[in-house]
Amino acid sequence: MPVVELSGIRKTYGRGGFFHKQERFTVLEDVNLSLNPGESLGLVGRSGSGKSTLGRIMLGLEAPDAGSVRILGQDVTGRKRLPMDVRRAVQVVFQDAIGSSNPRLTAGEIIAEPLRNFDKLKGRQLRDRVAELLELVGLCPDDADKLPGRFSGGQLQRVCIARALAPSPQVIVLDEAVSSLDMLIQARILDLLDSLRRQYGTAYLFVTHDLRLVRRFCDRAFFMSDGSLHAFDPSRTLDMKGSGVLRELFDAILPPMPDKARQQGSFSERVAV
Ligand SMILES: Nc1ncnc2c1ncn2[C@@H]1O[C@H](COP(=O)(O)OP(=O)(O)OP(=O)(O)O)[C@@H](O)[C@H]1O
Repeated sequence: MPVVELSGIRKTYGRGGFFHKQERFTVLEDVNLSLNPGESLGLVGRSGSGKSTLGRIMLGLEAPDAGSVRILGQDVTGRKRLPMDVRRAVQVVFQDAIGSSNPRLTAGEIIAEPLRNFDKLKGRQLRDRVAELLELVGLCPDDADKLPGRFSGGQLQRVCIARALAPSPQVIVLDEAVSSLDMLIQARILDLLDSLRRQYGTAYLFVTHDLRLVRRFCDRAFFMSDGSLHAFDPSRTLDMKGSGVLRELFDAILPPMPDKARQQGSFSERVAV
C-alpha cells in the first residue's frame, strides 16, 4: 500500500485584488502521485511551478480544491486536524531553517518536542535520544543547549533534519533541504537517509533544483510544468539533451548567469559530477 496517494489533485490560488480585480490561477491540475515505502521521488521544476504546494498538500498541511489525499490509507483530504499516526508518519524539512525554527527553543528542545509528543519520552531517555539524533546528523550532544541563532545555516538545517527524523517517520518531504549543505555533510545526510530507507522503508520526496541529487538518490523523478507532473528517468538526465524537457530543466535549474558561462558547459559539469 502506498504511504501517500494523491488522486486528481487540483489547486488554485487567488491573485490581484489591490490594483486589479481578484482572479484565480491554477497551480496544480489533475495531479496523481503515489509514494511507496522505501521509495525516493525527485520533484524538479521552475520556481513558482507548484512543487512546494504539492509537497504541502502531500503532508496534509494544505487542502486541495479537488481530488483526494490518502496518507497510510486514510483519506485526510481537507482535514483540519490530522490523526496522530498520520502526523507522526509524515515529516518535512523546509529550505528555510531559520524561519522554521523557534528562536527561543534550544536545539535540544526543538528535537525533543516530537519525542515527548509521540513517544512520551522524558528524563534521561529523552536526553540520550536527542544526543543520538544530534550525532546522527554530524552535530555534538553539547549542541543541544544552543539556541538557533548560535548555529550556522547548515548546522541549523541539520537540527531540523534531526527533528524530522525524531518520530521515526514513514515519509519525509525535503523541500530544498539538503542542496544547501556542504558536499561532505550532504553525503553524510544522504547516507543516513539511505540507511533509514533500507532498514525501515522510509520514503522521501525531494523537492529540489539539484539534478545530481535526483540522479544519485531518486528511484523516480518528475518535472512539474503547467500544473502537471511529467515523469523522467532520473538516471538518464544527461541523455535528454536537446529535448523540450531538458530545456525546461535547464531553465529550472540554472540560476541566472551570463550566456557565456552557459556556453562553457557549466551545466554538464554540475550534472555530471
Ligand atoms: N498561499 C498562497 N497564496 C497565493 N499564492 C500562492 C500561495 N502559495 C503559493 N502561491 C503561488 O503558487 C505558485 C506556486 O508556488 P510554489 O511555492 O508551490 O512554487 P515552487 O515550485 O515550490 O517554487 P520555488 O522553486 O521557487 O520554491 C506561485 O505562483 C506562488 O506565488
